[in-house]
Amino acid sequence: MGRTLAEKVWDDHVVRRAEGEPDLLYIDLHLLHEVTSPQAFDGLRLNGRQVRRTDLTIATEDHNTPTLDIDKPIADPVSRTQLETLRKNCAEFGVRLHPLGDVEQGVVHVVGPQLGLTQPGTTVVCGDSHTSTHGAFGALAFGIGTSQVEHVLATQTLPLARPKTMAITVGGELPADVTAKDLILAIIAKIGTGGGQGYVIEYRGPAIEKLSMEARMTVCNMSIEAGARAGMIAPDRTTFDYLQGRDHAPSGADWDAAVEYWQTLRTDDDAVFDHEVYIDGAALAPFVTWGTNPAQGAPLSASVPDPASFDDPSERQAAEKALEYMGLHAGQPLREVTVDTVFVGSCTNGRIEDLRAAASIVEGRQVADGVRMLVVPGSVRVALQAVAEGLDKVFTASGAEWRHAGCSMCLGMNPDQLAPGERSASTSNRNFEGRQGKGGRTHLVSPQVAAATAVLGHLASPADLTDSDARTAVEA
Ligand SMILES: CC(C)[C@H](C(=O)O)[C@@H](O)C(=O)O
Ligand code: SF4
Repeated sequence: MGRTLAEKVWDDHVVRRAEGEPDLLYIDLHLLHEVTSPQAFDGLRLNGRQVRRTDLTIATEDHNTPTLDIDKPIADPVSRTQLETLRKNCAEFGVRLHPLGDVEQGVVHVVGPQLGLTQPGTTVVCGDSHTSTHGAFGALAFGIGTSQVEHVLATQTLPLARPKTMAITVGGELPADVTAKDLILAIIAKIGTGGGQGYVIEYRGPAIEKLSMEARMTVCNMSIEAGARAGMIAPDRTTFDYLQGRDHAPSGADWDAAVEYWQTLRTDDDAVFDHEVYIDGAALAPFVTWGTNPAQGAPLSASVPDPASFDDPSERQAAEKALEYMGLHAGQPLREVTVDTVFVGSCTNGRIEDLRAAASIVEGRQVADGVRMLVVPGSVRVALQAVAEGLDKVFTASGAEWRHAGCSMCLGMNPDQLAPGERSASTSNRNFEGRQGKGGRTHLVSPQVAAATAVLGHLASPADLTDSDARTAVEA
């Protein structure tokens, strides 16, 4: 019987298999950041162990880093300790680190791919749930816990139970105003936050094949929000073109050999998935969340749902609780929800294409009065590219704030936070209670919707902008 993409990559990495035990997998790339690595290094020290493959291990600082005044000492003592600890650990164990201020610094899931470290057919792990991002390259990429981080540091292997496989086929063509973010939000709304539990999801079909690498990363990034172990997309010409010439991509004869292998990384025609889902891409529209988990979303043109409309009692209860926290009421048109803050960034939507998309919408327009818009590139490289294209100027001319690279307002581990009761339209991936700051209210959106929302002050798509929005900006 044929095998799925996930099964092929899995089988290629099994170091040891025994009846009734998890498979022991070889790990090709181990990414580290300041939040989940300290105890792992402590564990090594305690047991007198070394990092087995420093050449396959790389660290960056992202969660606790400020996005302003990065040359000043870190004010918050917790963040400062986190960063100092990572620096000390990397120096002691010989791990390559890209600290704040370094040109390769940035959100771990932006840095790996842009360096060409994330490659098709590899196993990638990181003590971070959004490691699923790397699956966009046809890699098997898992978020792991701190004790597993220690295991990988010490052995470069990891015992893992073989996951089930799910295919999500996206047919048709996405309408022009529908982005990868809308697609993944719609998928999660359909299958639920537990819909992917125990599975590696393979996204496939014509609408997926057409996506750029950036867009594929956006989709795979949020696999974890559907509860999946990982998300994957079969590598193709788009993948190879993105990788060719990057720092760590193979070159010369190695490149040709790599591409030849990568081309075999496709699900066989006769392979059987444990579960299959079909989505009609052509029927999708811009999508936003109204609740406090990523599955609580709806098309922007819809209204806040009535909790009573949910058949499932736990979903009904969750909706009631979410509306209370979000300060929304059933029947309220989503377009009428006003925001205080707009955040463009994160490992979901902080890449160059995302910034280009947002810039093209605010260009010649002004961020609405009373709204603050933060634009935070996912990495320093993304920032440099954006500056080279003049995007930073476009943002600042529109009244947005152009910040230094990092996780920023994706989660409240650094100074970029919502105040209690404040509401944001955010291109990040989680809208949990307090995620962007205690009492903060988050609507997950695409960069395009974020930018249009910043201009109009309420949830909106670029189609809602008129020429007069642009004229106001010129007069102002
Ligand atoms: C801090 C880290 C462990 C966490 C994760 O695992 O995803 C963070 O990146 C997040 O997005 O919530
Ligand atoms: S940008 Fe957000 S989701 Fe991504 S790693 Fe940072 S905190 Fe996690």
